[in-house]
Amino acid sequence: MIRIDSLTKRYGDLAAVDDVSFTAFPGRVTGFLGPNGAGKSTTLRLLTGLATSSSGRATVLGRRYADLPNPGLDVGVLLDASAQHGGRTGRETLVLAQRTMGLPDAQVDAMLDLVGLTRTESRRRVRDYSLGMRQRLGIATALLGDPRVLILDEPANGLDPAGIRWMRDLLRSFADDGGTVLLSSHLLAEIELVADDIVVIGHGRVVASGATHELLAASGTLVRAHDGEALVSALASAGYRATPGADGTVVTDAGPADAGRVAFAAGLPLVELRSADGTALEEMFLDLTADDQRDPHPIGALA
Ligand SMILES: Nc1ncnc2c1ncn2[C@@H]1O[C@H](COP(=O)(O)OP(=O)(O)OP(=O)(O)O)[C@@H](O)[C@H]1O
Repeated sequence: MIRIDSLTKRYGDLAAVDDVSFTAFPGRVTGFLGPNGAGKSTTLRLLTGLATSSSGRATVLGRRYADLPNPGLDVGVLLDASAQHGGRTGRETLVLAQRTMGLPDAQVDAMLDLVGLTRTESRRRVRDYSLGMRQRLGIATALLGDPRVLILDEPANGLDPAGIRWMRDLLRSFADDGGTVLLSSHLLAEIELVADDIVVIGHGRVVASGATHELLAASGTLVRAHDGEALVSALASAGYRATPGADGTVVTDAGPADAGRVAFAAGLPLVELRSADGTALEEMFLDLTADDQRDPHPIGALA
């Protein structure tokens, strides 16, 4: 279990993390989702003792990370795969971690097999690894001590589609075996496939959290007519909230039957009417991201 309680980190005037609270539970994958600069990495750095909070508290298995006697046996951490020492081979990286943690030698080969790095690859220097191979090596290091908690920052970066599927399956089975997984991402599509729970962060603050299926279900109805504007005003006059999208698409808080009735009464033929699974979450996430000029369409990139 991971608990974050009213965690705040200020850099000068900027609250990079602003009164953030949430819990990641055993047996579940918790997705920590937010656009670039939202405060995800800072939160994970505070959680793993790499930065000191201005106020609030973060604990793993009931203790501060810095108070865990041999942290690798309790918590597997991968914050930045590209930060691994380029001059060491993959095997040397793992052997160093294995000896530091006091683990049997055999654990190194077991982890190489688990993450799909061959013996030949393990003898190459990390500086010659692709980002995907570094992610695999980072995961191997994180899992070396057979921990009960995994904390991963953007672990899918650099992985090919088969690698992303592999990562998803690995996290799923880790959680199904009772482990706690906290993983960050700036891609909603990636998180919603694997996470049981989602915490959305924007500008340092939690803006939504809950079970993934609940967040995706609380989305209202998607209606599409040739004349989207007329549909929005018909729904608004009937007392419903209606948000226009592209191609005459409208998302409304009216149920499908009510939305259809309003359109019929207004003489507007519909070309689409369905539950808007995930649309509200996606819209909220795009709103957050729209403030960030560095990456205005992260979801479209995957669609
Ligand atoms: N050491 C630091 N000094 C000053 N500002 C910092 C520092 N570390 C982070 N920040 C700022 O804090 C904010 C949150 O950054 P953070 O790296 O936590 O975001 P993120 O959600 O992980 O983003 P990304 O998806 O781009 O990695 C940003 O505005 C960043 O510039």
